Amino acid sequence: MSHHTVHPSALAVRGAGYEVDGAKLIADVDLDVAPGEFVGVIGPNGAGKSTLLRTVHRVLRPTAGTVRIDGDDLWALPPRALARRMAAVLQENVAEFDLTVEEVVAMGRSPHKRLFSADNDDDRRLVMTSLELVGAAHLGPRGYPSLSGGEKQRVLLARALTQEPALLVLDEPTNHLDIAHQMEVLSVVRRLGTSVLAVLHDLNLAALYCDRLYVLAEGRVAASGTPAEVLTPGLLADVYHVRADVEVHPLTGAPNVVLLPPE
Ligand SMILES: Nc1ncnc2c1ncn2[C@@H]1O[C@H](COP(=O)(O)OP(=O)(O)OP(=O)(O)O)[C@@H](O)[C@H]1O
Repeated sequence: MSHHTVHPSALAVRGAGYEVDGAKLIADVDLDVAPGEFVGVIGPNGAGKSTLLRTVHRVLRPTAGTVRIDGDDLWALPPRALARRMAAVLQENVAEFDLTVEEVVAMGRSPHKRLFSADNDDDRRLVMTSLELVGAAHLGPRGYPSLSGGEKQRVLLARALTQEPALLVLDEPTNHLDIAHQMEVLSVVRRLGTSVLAVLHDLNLAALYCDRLYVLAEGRVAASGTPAEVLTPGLLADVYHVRADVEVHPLTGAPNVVLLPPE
């Protein structure tokens, strides 16, 4: 008998491609998220980051390759079973629900419930805990459409948290947030210990919070590794066409990118 326990990747993307109208939006993408790992996807505008996340969240069916979650093919899982394992906050901001914040967040419980069953005390507690985690408990009774962009973003994250997923898929989870809420939201997600795949534009935030990074450029993985391995002046010049100085910050231990004006 083997004493090795096999831990399948929380997420395993193999040779994934998505082609539409003859354009390859992503191609040959291999990507893993280990259980509990916080993995970032970075890269310039139009590189294919959102397309990749949509294939991972089964919004798009890849035209090549496979996506597996805990070893199971994404497309072989019934939608509700998938929703119990994976939650996402993607870019296309869901139609403006005419609901209260609490009702929007409670929607995250639906994959765990039978059709039309009422919310129980556990559900209500989870909704409140999730809202507290993202610093939005005070918004509970408000109408969702009346929230600011940053408030909506935190509420949608709370909804994803009530889904209690093993894997969180986040497309620019901090783009509407002020600096304090950026740190708060990423710290909360980090502390959950959930596996995370997140598109981040801010390289220094990515360096602070991610275990590993994948750099997408023109639909392909241009580099991957720890933030220190990936965030080099050479890569930033190649992929983003910027001049940058990178040093490990003495207080954070993370690489810190300083952009330099063009020469
Ligand atoms: N139907 C289509 N035909 C051709 N190209 C498309 C089509 N749909 C999207 N694209 C292009 O695919 C590329 C990848 O888009 P995607 O949204 O995945 O990029 P991204 O890395 O998330 O960019 P950003 O940082 O700007 O959000 C873009 O250049 C986009 O214009």
